[in-house]
Amino acid sequence: MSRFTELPKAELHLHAEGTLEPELAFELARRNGVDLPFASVEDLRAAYDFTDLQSFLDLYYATTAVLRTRRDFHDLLWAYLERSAAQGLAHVEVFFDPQAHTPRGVAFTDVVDGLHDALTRAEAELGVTGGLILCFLRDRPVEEAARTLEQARDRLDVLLGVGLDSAEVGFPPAPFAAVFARAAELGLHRVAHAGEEAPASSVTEALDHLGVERVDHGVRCLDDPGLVARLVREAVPLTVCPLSNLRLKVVDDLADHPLPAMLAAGLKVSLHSDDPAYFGGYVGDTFDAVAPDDTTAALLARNAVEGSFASAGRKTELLGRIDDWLTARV
Ligand SMILES: Nc1ncnc2[nH]cnc12
Ligand SMILES: [Zn+2]
Repeated sequence: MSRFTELPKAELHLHAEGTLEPELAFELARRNGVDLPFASVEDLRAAYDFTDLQSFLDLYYATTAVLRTRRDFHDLLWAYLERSAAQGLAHVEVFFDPQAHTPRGVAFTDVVDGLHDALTRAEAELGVTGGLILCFLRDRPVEEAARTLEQARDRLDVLLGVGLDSAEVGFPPAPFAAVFARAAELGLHRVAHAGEEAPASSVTEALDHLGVERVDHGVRCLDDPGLVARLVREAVPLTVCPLSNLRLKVVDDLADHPLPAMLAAGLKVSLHSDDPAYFGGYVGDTFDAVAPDDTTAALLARNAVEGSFASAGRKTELLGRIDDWLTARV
């Protein structure tokens, strides 16, 4: 049992495809007649030994081959939602990568509608609120991102925003400026992965060229004191994922993680699981692994709610519940 189960938590950095547990991957492979290049669940799990972001992405994209139908996308996200609700998840803004699916012949609408089905069910059955953030793959051509955004035109009502993910080194944010500007015109929020493996300049570029409202990871910002001062001044939320950083060798040891330095600098940091099926922990596990005390855990939970795109009413409710949780602990 987690120390933080009762603390209401908002996940702002969670990839739907990164919640695919090996057992479900094999079940979907059977259901859809897809061959996985692994003999067993144990074999697949044994491959979760990553050297960097790219080595993880290779496996992540390979296993997405089992996801084919609207029902598959529902089942994928529903499994995550049930498991995370048991760890105190209250709100989740889910990244998804349409470009990992549409080139395989999967309909864009089946991806979005399946994920949305799970979120609708979660609100009714688990009291978990949330929404979807469409991510563009930065290592694919910009024109493909633009086409993907156009495909989303008749699903804008179920999208919170757009994001940018996949291989970071060698794929800077600036070329995506026009796509992000178009997303803003369509009324979508904007976030981007930056400063995970690439240097602090990637964060500056995402702010200046994409107009992002939140930065995903952002841990490398600490290399640039001017950038840190700006992020503090502008209260830009940073969605930090320590278990991911450990598994992808951004840090060698959790004890070396920059989270304490980021908090000490006054950055608006929150804690998330990124790809929990691959990185050894869901959101409650992440709090257990790195939150040093109840006061800091409540601050991290508050930062997540404040940095979210939830309605004003939902934010007030969740902030009140976080305050109540802390009051009951001290
Ligand atoms: N941590 C991560 N960084 C970049 N792209 C991703 N896609 C899924 N997880 C990711
Ligand atoms: Zn991520």
